Amino acid sequence: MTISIGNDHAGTDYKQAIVKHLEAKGYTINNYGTDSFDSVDYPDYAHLVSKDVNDKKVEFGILICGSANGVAMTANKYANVRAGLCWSKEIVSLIRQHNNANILCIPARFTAIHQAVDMVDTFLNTEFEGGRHQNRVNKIACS
Ligand SMILES: O=C(CO)[C@H](O)[C@H](O)[C@H](O)COP(=O)(O)O
Repeated sequence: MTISIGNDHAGTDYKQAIVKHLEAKGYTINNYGTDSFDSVDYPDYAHLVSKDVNDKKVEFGILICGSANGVAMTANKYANVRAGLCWSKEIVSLIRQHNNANILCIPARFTAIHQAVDMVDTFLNTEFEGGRHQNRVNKIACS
């Protein structure tokens, strides 16, 4: 499976740890994020990941910035994207089970790297429950 990932300067080390972890598990990574700690603008990276998910080039994306709000706001502009901002594995389970989220947004300045890696595993290994949640997901889109 291929995963698209993007980050700003606040998430560089988090992204690198996640990429290393996922590549060791056999995932292919589209790494659109910066690999520097020099200041950059998070939308430039969030758009690249969101376009891949929106165009169904990949099933899942991961975005990382300081609070994860900026990348989540950018990603959720796309009609086929459901991006969830998460700070625990429990919340990650819920964005998959209930919201069928396809982009995980991680706040690097409010989580530890090992927590971020655990959240990624939960995100990629939790199924959407469908049923009553499908009806609600269908109502998210604006016409
Ligand atoms: O914009 C953000 C969330 O809305 C991200 O957290 C950025 O990483 C953050 O704003 C970057 O801040 P900095 O002071 O420019 O490092």
